[in-house]
Amino acid sequence: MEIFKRMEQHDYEQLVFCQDKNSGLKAIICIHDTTLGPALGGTRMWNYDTEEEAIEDAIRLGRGMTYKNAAAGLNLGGGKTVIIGDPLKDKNEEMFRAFGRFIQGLNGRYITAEDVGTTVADMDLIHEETDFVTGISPAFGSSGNPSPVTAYGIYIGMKAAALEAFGDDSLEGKTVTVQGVGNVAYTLCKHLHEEGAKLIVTDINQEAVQRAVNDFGAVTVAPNEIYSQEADIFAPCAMGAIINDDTIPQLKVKVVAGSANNQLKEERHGDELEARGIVYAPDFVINSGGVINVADELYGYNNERAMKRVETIYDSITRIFEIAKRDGIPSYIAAERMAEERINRVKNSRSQFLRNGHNILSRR
Ligand SMILES: NC(=O)C1=CN([C@@H]2O[C@H](COP(=O)(O)OP(=O)(O)OC[C@H]3O[C@@H](n4cnc5c(N)ncnc54)[C@H](O)[C@@H]3O)[C@@H](O)[C@H]2O)C=CC1
Ligand SMILES: CC(C)CC(=O)C(=O)O
Repeated sequence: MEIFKRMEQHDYEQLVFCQDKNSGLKAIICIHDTTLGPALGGTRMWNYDTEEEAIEDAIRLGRGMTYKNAAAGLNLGGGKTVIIGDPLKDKNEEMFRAFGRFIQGLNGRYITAEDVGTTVADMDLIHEETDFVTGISPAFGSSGNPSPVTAYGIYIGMKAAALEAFGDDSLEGKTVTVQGVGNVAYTLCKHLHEEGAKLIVTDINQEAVQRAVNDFGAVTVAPNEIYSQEADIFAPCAMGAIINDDTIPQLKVKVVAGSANNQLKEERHGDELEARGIVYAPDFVINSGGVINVADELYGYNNERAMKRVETIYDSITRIFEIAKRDGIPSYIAAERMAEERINRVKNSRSQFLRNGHNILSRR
């Protein structure tokens, strides 16, 4: 991979490679854009097959956070970390403390939180070494695990997408296929079950599947069968790039609305959904509940204030469909424009010199 060429493609600011032999830490921090403020984005731990795959994931996820934070109205830039390793076997205390020291070295340019493969306990270890971490234990005055809040945002965003597709935002009686029933999707299934939706779930982890069957009466299918189910809504809640040339022709749903980051393998797959009349709730808008919640910690966490902002996801998704219709563009482009316009407005207004400028971290 020609790294600088790849970074120039979407004007990435910084890639940081962190290595600690003692703990086995191999991490890549991607800081995409800090126009709006310090970069905030979670840390993913995953057993990547190759280093190139890990770099590419960090790069795609970091840029996604720039768009997510901008579209959510947060005063934060975008970044993400990937740690190479198996989260079930390779974690240790020293690893997260070493990682915390690397974050501290960035002096506030990057703030972390949970993502796939990392937990509140891991964030607490990072917190031993740096304040630039969110999603730590509520005992520290923090907001804790962001997943239930992300799930709530997906639920209300899905209702907004249902209104667009079916003319009614009720999910009662709707069949929802759910790919991956992990931290986010378990709570999403709970909301959907409580509203009377029917669930078809899949996961590569049988325990996770069984929990959804026991708790919500979900029907299960094999991982490769999830795309072709007769259903109303598809909720991708596992990994990215699952809307692609292979899967789109299999879809029978009218809505795609889920938590996974980077659902479209390539942008043209968003065009393809549009051409098939499938309503797509852009991932970085519908899944912003978690980051909205952890970002509130930077002001001194207030659950009521954070949840009020999370509730705006319904209106944001509705607005995106309005812009898409008004301008004759697919929803993913409408969402990108919304984020880019905000970043560009702020970029253009930062012309005055200010010694010791004030920013979101000034209180820390
Ligand atoms: N946790 C959060 O607050 C947020 C999560 N997201 C995104 O949502 C997605 C899910 O996140 P979490 O629930 O936190 O992760 P998780 O790791 O708890 O859950 C993911 C689940 O997907 C399953 N899975 C992986 N590959 C699969 C496949 N090919 N087929 C079926 N199942 C598969 C895993 O076994 C796991 O149960 C990720 O893409 C994450 O980046 C986005 C915003 C916030
Ligand atoms: C898990 C969130 C708190 C942040 C993040 O990384 C995301 O929204 O993808």
